[in-house]
Amino acid sequence: MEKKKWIDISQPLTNEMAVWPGDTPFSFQLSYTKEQTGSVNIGQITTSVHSGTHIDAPFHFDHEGKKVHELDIDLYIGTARVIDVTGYESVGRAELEPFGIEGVPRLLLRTMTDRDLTVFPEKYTVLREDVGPYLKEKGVRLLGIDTPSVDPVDSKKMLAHHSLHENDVFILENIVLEKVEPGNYELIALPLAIEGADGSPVRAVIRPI
Ligand SMILES: Nc1ccccc1C(=O)C[C@H](N)C(=O)O
Ligand SMILES: [Zn+2]
Ligand SMILES: [Zn+2]
Repeated sequence: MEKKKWIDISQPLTNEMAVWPGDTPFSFQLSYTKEQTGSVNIGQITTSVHSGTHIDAPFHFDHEGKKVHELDIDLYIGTARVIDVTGYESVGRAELEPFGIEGVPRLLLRTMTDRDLTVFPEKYTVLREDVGPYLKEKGVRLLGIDTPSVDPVDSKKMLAHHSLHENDVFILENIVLEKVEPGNYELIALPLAIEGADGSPVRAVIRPI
């Protein structure tokens, strides 16, 4: 049987998209038009590396942590499980246990079903500090979530980020899972090769297996 189609789980990068409060907005514009160059249109982008669907490098929250160009690309390609945890204020070991995620290398959490991408969400599901040890125990290496962060918007301690990092679990944020059924998929969500960066936008896609 022919393989199923790839599903785009990335936020479109638009000049209207909401980004983290106070952070650099995303903007695309033509810096040179075909009339100006006599040959081609040339675009430019300005953005925080945390705009839209992106990965965090550990350097984002740890001076000693790996930067984007040092990340293992195998983390971002391979099998993944989507589970539905909508309706929780926070998610930790207790909420994940019923799903039986033993041996799942990449776990994608659906926490919401209707998100307006032009407005920064007032409230979103966050992860608790016991999540890192639990995911490590189960063999999870990448945690993806459909929220702007695994920690609350006003967090300074970044407890969920550190809990994941201390347990070698890498972070993918702002994926779009509204129309995605829970189940097993292949995932590709490769960061750009940005030297020295603390994060990178990704084009994240999944295909049922
Ligand atoms: N831009 C920021 C400015 C200040 C504090 C956090 C951010 C974040 O982007 C958080 C991010 N999305 C994260 O959880 O990794
Ligand atoms: Zn981030
Ligand atoms: Zn983050």
